[in-house]
Amino acid sequence: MTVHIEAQLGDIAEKVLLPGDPLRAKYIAETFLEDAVCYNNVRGMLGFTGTYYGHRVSVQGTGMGMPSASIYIHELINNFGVKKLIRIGTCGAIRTDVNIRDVIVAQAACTDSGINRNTFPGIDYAPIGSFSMIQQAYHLAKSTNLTLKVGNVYSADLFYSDNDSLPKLARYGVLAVEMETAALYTLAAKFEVEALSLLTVSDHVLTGEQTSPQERQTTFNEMIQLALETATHEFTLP
Ligand SMILES: O=P(O)(O)O[C@H]1O[C@H](CO)[C@@H](O)[C@H]1O
Ligand SMILES: O=c1cc[nH]c(=O)[nH]1
Repeated sequence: MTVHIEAQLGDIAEKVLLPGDPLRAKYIAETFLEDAVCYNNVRGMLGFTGTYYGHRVSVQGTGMGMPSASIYIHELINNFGVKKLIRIGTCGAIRTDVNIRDVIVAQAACTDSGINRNTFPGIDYAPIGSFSMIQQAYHLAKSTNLTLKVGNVYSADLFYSDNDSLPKLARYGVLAVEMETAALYTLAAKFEVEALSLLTVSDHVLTGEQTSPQERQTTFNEMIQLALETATHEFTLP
């Protein structure tokens, strides 16, 4: 039991899906997991453990932004022995070659957050995803005809920001903006566990286009299934 997660040791699986929205955690538990049990309701940040085709998996809401997500990620790894973490989030596309409903695999994440600047004064640390999990997700998606975009994302501190660097980031290949991946990848490196961030494009920053609730649901389901498959299957390259 920690300050933010009221579970007992053993209540949480070694593999955890991390949506920002705790109600997305509930939806995943109810829709995709068997025998799901809620292990956390502290601050309404719901967490569940169940099985996916016989494999034990948990799903834990993280809240919005790196300070909130970092708390859950830290406690999951250090207090509950979590070894594989997969963020399943939404993001805003910032390039014309990225479309609404696309699913992005965050290979790496830039950030305007001070988290790493404070840790590495004078150095721009590059938070990167687990190569083997990126590989697994990519090959699993290919086998189900789900097209993924793999690349760099931008984890911003602010959702509403005066920062005008999005066009420049886009020019340098950054696909989309969201608010947690840089912290997830940094903590995974620090504590020597594996992490992956999958993101569904929920809106387009350049065009103002947005997904309808129904579209979000369908695309989320594809991303969630990919996350569950990636978390639970050991993958061998052909
Ligand atoms: O849908 P989630 O996972 O919350 O992710 C995105 O949505 C929130 C902003 O609306 C931020 O947390 C951002 O990263
Ligand atoms: O534009 C967006 C969409 C989702 N999440 C973000 O952080 N930004």
